[in-house]
Amino acid sequence: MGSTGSVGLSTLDVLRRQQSISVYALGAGSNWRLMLEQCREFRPEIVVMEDLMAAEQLAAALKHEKLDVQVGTGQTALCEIASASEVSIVMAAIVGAAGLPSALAAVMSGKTVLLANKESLVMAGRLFTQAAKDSGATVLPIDSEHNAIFQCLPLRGQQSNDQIAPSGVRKVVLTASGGPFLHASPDQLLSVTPEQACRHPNWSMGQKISVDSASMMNKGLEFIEACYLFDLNPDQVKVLIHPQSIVHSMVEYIDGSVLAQLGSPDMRVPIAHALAWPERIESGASFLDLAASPDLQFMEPDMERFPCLELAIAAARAGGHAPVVLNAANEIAVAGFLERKLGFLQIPQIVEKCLEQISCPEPVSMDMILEVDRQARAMAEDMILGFRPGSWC
Ligand SMILES: NC(=O)C1=CN([C@@H]2O[C@H](COP(=O)(O)OP(=O)(O)OC[C@H]3O[C@@H](n4cnc5c(N)ncnc54)[C@H](OP(=O)(O)O)[C@@H]3O)[C@@H](O)[C@H]2O)C=CC1
Ligand SMILES: CC(=O)[C@@H](O)[C@H](O)COP(=O)(O)O
Ligand SMILES: [Mn+2]
Repeated sequence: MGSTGSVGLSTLDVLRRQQSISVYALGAGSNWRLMLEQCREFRPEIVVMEDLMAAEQLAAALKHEKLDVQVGTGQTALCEIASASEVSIVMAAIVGAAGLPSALAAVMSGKTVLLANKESLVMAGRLFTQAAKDSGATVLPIDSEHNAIFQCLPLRGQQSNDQIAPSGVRKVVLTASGGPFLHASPDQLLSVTPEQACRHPNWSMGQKISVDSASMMNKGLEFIEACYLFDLNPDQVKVLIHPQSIVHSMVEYIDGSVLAQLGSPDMRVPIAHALAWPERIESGASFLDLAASPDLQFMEPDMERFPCLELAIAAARAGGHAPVVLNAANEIAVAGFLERKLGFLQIPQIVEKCLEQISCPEPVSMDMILEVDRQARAMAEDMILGFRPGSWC
């Protein structure tokens, strides 16, 4: 799921080296030309383009090339391939809330789910992890920090998040690069462009997550993701700036031991880890040469310059639907920033106003999640419409 994106391409590259795993289905949004190339190489039985026109163009091109691949379209078709009986492993790498239905479908049908789409957990963490328990699905984290934490847990903690506290885990430490604006002044942040925001110092990623890294909302989403994935309370999760992105995260135990996972910043490492778990396979990533690496630095995050991180931690503590509001408002604000409808510093302003104005009651149900998501998007869209072009710089 999300085969035409950054994580999708890394996944297919790992699979190129793994003849024992065959691709049954591929799903994506609208990039039908890249999907056509993937069909030529990986020969899936079914592909789904969420976008109808893209599906039609792909179907015509496949027919022209006499490639026997079934083509579907829409969210329902994405959910069908994610839960198909022929499938045992699903990579959930669609970006944003759009990835929730198919990731949840895979979990509910008991698959091994390689979860890159952090927004699923931010929006529906409790329902998602409960669905995995009910169906017997195995959820393996692909997000590099969570995959690192997973690798630092004992096997019983990896097999069940009920076993993490009894394993003596005191806290987890999420490392954060600080993004391209780690050292930028508030004045500089006022006028940064989408191009600058998308230029991550260490990772090559899709646009949305790149902007999230630049605002440190990515670390905020990851904070919430960690609470749900590893069944931790917010006091057990710490964020530490580590500009080199070599230590991908750490686990601190009650005896004072700290276990860390290190590696080159290359998503093929966590992907290969999860594809083979509990075995190991080659990923194609380069090996770490610590003697030739830059010095490893660690420092506390600056919440004043990066208010998105503070807003996300507050949403994690508030619980209820607060993470749903945070995520929805952020998705709309980031899209607006990428389209140059607002400035970088207006992203946290929009998120904060939506959090203030939308009530976030318990208990959390899927219907309520979707309703709150809709309300927050509508409110964020309205705020953007009220901005004067260029008024932010
Ligand atoms: N990139 C990375 O290194 C990391 C990413 N992640 C997470 O993984 C997810 C994917 O990120 P990334 O690969 O960077 O994103 P990209 O933007 O590179 O790719 C997004 C993928 O999702 C597809 N997509 C977008 N909208 C829809 C939709 N409505 N329906 C179906 N498919 C859709 C796109 O299809 P198309 O292009 O064909 O429209 C594309 O295949 C995100 O949740 C991100 O937070 C987590 C850790 C690291
Ligand atoms: C590769 C990955 O998992 C990203 O989430 C990456 O970690 C972004 O880095 P920062 O958010 O720390 O800049
Ligand atoms: Mn990450």
